[in-house]
Amino acid sequence: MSADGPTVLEQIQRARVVPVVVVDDANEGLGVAASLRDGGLPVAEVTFRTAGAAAAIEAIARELPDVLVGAGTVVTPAQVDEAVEAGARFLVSPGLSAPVVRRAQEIGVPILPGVATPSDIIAALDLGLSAVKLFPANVVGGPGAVTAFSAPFPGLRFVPTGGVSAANLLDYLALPAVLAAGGSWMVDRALVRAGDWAEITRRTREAVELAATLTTEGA
Ligand SMILES: O=C(O)C(=O)C[C@H](O)[C@H](O)COP(=O)(O)O
Repeated sequence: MSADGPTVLEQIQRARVVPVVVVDDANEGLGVAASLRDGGLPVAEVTFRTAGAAAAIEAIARELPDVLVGAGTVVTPAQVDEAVEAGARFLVSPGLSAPVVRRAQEIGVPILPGVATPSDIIAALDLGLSAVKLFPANVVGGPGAVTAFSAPFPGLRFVPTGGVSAANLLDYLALPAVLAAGGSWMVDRALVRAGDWAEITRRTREAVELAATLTTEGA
C-alpha cells in the first residue's frame, strides 16, 4: 500500500477473483460491470477479442469509476496503448511477450502475462514481474501445477485462469502463491447476450462469498 492507497495488484489481491469478460459493445460492458459490482466484485477484465472491447472499457471507466477495469487478451504493444488510452488500469495476456510487457512497463500499467512453463516463468522474472497469470490453469495441471511451479520460484504470485469455476475456486485461492483467480464463469457469454444481469450478479455474489470463507491474512 502506498500513500495513494492500494496499488492495482493489491486491489486485485483483495478482490481475489478477476472476472474475464467478453462483450460486443459499450452497453454490454456497462451491464456486466454494474452486475459484477452489484455482486460485490468491482473488477472487470474486458478481453480484446471483440471490436467493441475498447469502447466497453472506455464506457466502464467513464460511467462506473468505482469498478477496476482492465483489458484482457492483450497480445501486441499497440493493444497495450489502445487499452490504456481507453482507460484500462491493468492488462492481462494469455502468454508472455517481452515487447508487450515492456510497453506496459514503459507506461506504468501493471500487466499479468500468461505463463504455462518454468521457462515462461524465468522470462517473466527476467522482465521484473512479481505476479503472472497461469494459463490455461486447468490444462497445465490445476492447483497442483501452482504448487509445483511455486516451489522453485518462491515469492512469485499466480493468477490461475482457465477452467476456474465456483466448484474449484477455493482449491486455487487456498494456495499461498495464488494472488487471485480469473475466469469467465460468472459472466458466461450466453448470460451477457440474454442481458441476464441478475444471474451474473448471483454468480458473482456466490464467488465473493466463497472467497470470503478463506482468510486472506498473509496473502
Ligand atoms: O483472453 C485471455 O487473455 C485469456 O487468456 C483467456 C481467458 O482468460 C480465458 O478464456 C478464461 O478462461 P475460462 O474462465 O475457462 O473461460
